[in-house]
Amino acid sequence: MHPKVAISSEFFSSVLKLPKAQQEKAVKFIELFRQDPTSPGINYESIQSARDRNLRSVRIDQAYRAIVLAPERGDVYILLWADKHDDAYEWAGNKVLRINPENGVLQILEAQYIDEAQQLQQLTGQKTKPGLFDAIKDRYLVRLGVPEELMPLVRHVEIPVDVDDLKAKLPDEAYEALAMLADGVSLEEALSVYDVSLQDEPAQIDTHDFAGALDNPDSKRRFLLASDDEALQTMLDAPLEKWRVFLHPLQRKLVFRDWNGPVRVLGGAGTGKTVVAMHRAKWLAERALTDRETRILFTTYTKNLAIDIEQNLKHICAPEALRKIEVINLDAWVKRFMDKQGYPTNFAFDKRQKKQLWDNALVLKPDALDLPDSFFHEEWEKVIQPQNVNSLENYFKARRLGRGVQLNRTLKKAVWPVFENYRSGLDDAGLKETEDAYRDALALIQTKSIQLPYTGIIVDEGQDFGLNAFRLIRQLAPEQQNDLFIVGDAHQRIYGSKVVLGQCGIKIIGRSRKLRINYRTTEQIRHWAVSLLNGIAFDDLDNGVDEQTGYRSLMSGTEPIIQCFANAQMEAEFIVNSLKELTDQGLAKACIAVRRHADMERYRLALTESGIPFYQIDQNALDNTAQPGVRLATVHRVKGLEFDAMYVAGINEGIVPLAILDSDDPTIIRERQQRERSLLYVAITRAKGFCSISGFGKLSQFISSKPA
Ligand SMILES: Nc1ncnc2c1ncn2[C@@H]1O[C@H](COP(=O)(O)OP(=O)(O)OP(=O)(O)O)[C@@H](O)[C@H]1O
Repeated sequence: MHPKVAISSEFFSSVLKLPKAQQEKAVKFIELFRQDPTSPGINYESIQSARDRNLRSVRIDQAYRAIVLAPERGDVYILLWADKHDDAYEWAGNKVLRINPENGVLQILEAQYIDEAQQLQQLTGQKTKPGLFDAIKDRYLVRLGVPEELMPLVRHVEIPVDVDDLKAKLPDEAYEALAMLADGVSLEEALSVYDVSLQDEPAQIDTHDFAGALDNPDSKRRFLLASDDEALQTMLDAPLEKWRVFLHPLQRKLVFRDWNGPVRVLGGAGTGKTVVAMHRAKWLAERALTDRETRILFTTYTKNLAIDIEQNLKHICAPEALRKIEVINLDAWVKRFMDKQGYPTNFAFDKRQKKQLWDNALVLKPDALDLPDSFFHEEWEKVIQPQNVNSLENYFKARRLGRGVQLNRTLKKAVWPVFENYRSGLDDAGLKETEDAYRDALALIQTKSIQLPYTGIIVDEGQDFGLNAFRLIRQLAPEQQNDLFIVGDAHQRIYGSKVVLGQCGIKIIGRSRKLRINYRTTEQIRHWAVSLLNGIAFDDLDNGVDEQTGYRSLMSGTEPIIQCFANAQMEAEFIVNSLKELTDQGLAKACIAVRRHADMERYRLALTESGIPFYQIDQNALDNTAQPGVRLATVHRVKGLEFDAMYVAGINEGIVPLAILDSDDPTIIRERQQRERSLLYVAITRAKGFCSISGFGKLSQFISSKPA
């Protein structure tokens, strides 16, 4: 039998840190190694200092070594690390590989923390205060990934914040689970990540069977079988893009399985929702290869995210699978569909044109009622459009839950002409609002019984779609296995209004999951951003509440910098000076995000004057990574993107929230305020490592009133 060869995720990262010449040698070595790890050309040397007797070193060249797990038992070889001779030996000296006896996952432990745990073990008798996890049996903690040898570290934790000290000491899965538990997530829910329940019998795991451990799906978050040509090539092409191959167990469980109907995936910013959605599209497409006609539709709210996703799919899908996936934002899909069906559709996107139509209609406002113009806009958006009210009769019947102004039949009759006139204005101009277009497309599909080629629909940014959009989406694929896969996060809702999937015919009961590990942002930035939303109840897209508990980032860094400058010039100076410290490469991975288009000019001028190149990311275009310079964009435009450094700038009172967003209706005011907070949350959570939030004169109340 051919030996089993695997490569750890860290091995790829370590190769990337080698000089160019050694990187090339390492890649050649991988090829040789995967073909035959027992080849006479590969010399295994034992490592005197190694705690784990299964670790060996092999030559990459004269000066560089790879560290390999080559256990006595079983024909298994795992590439773990590449480095200069001494550094590689030092790495190996501090590592121990263990198969978790409860979940069978292969884990890499640091020997120094095993020592620390042993010392703590001796002090256990002197412990006086109760431990945070006392109520949970060892067996369950081990099941959640805590290695037995490190258990004393966990038993000594007394308060939730101390869990963070374990981040560097425990395997990621153990830390993730403990962080969830410390945040109040139940043991059942934490165990469910691994499809285990409290009632399950203890597992029968052979802790010496490395080949078996590599086959465990949960080991795949850090080990790749070298026989998987496609995945290996993907990693060799872009070793830093771990998401292309190494999925979190929860991500895997969402992607690689049949679902008996629509699935909803929630998760805060940066938790890998789009990654999951892309892998899901790939999985569905690969299964549909034999049927020439069928397609997978991957739809998003914004055009630029659709372009981004299309680019990314190219990196994980073979051309035949790629051809099966249509990536398109829903507006564009509807336009294309309606045009093709002989009903050309022009959207009323031009703000000036729309204002003109409203001005014409508002002339019919009943004087006696003294209702502000905003009432009519809001009534249209909240009542008329979502409920498809197209006549006075329908308006009489329409539900107006949560609307500030009460209207009886007489009053409804008095205000109706405004809506009727606005509607005919749109019709005369040959324009549709998106809600109209969704509704028209749905009606056409239903009346003509049009069969679309989709066997699966993937929806990203689900929080921004409204009722009509979801009703249409429901209709695009027949109700069957794997039909709908919706990812979203109400905390990031910056366009649409709250929607209830169940009311759109999308039943997700029993098929709802949550991603909690933030892969993008440091814990400091994530925590700060989340606290902007504290105390606000966000929905789960289906009439429930989405709690913000149990989220964590595995990365640490500096706290966001919050500053209020005396004037605009001083703020711009700070940003410019900070950017001057970046290399050309660093600049292209930094972004200045502002609330309004008009605010950009200030920073554009400052950058031009100081000779810093910049690149404005426009509404419907891709961020062209080939372009040099710091990125300049609105907070709306950065949705779905990410940058090493974010400068969220000009966040002044009157700008966030925008003063002109005022309304007379307290419900609308609350909703708009919430949306503005979400905008800030979205902008800040684009930052991977550095985030500056600044303003001048007076900072936005969202920031100045935030508890420290
Ligand atoms: N399994 C993984 N391994 C490594 N990186 C990952 C993994 N999953 C996601 N990421 C990375 O995390 C970052 C965020 O992922 P993604 O954009 O999918 O999150 P998201 O939940 O859609 O974010 P948002 O809602 O904020 O737009 C990306 O840089 C992505 O490459």
